[in-house]
Amino acid sequence: MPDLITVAVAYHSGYGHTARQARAAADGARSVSGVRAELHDVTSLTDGLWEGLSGAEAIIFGSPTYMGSQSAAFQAFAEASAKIWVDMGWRDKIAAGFTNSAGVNGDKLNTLTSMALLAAQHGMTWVTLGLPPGWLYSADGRDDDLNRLGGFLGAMAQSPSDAGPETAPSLADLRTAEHLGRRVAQTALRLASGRRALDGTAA
Ligand SMILES: Cc1cc2nc3c(=O)[nH]c(=O)nc-3n(C[C@H](O)[C@H](O)[C@H](O)COP(=O)(O)O)c2cc1C
Repeated sequence: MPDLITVAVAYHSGYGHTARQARAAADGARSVSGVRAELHDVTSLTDGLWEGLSGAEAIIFGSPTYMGSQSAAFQAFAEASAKIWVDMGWRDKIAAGFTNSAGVNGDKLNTLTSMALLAAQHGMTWVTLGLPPGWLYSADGRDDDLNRLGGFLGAMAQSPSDAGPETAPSLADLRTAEHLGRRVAQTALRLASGRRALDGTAA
């Protein structure tokens, strides 16, 4: 039995809503046999954070959308990752992203785009959501559809500004984040298996 591979979820959440999305993404990743998931709050830029991310096959980035982009805490993490970038330490890792905000649109796409660029600068391989758009995309769509917010680049979630994290984001948005975590884990597992095969170390 080959070693477990790790999917790390590197996220910030100011008030707990995006943290729920992060936990859903981690649950999705660890639902795949052969994969373990780690949650890393990027607010504290500790050695443990960098070591955890260094050991991961895949990193899923997560941030609320604040003022139309990733939060300042997440951006501080992104800038601090320049010390990894210098040696291309994350090159060829799998990457993906999720975001949550109060508006149905809320300019979430800009946050996901920033995360995809962060991954590109690190030479990582970006995994998309891989789901058709739900809900208002078709006349018989439902608000509990997977990918109800219709994103492609990553997982989107919406939390009303006056709802606490115990009630938001919706179950549909959490299941969408779970789907992303599972998809990233499956992709990372295929990559790790292929590498072992090429190295002649396949079990
Ligand atoms: C400083 C700030 C800026 C925000 N900017 C946006 C925004 O641009 N678009 C949006 O839809 N919601 C915006 N919101 C709402 C948050 O995205 C929303 O409350 C989200 O659920 C917070 O997630 P968190 O609990 O993980 O921090 C903003 C909230 C704050 C505090």
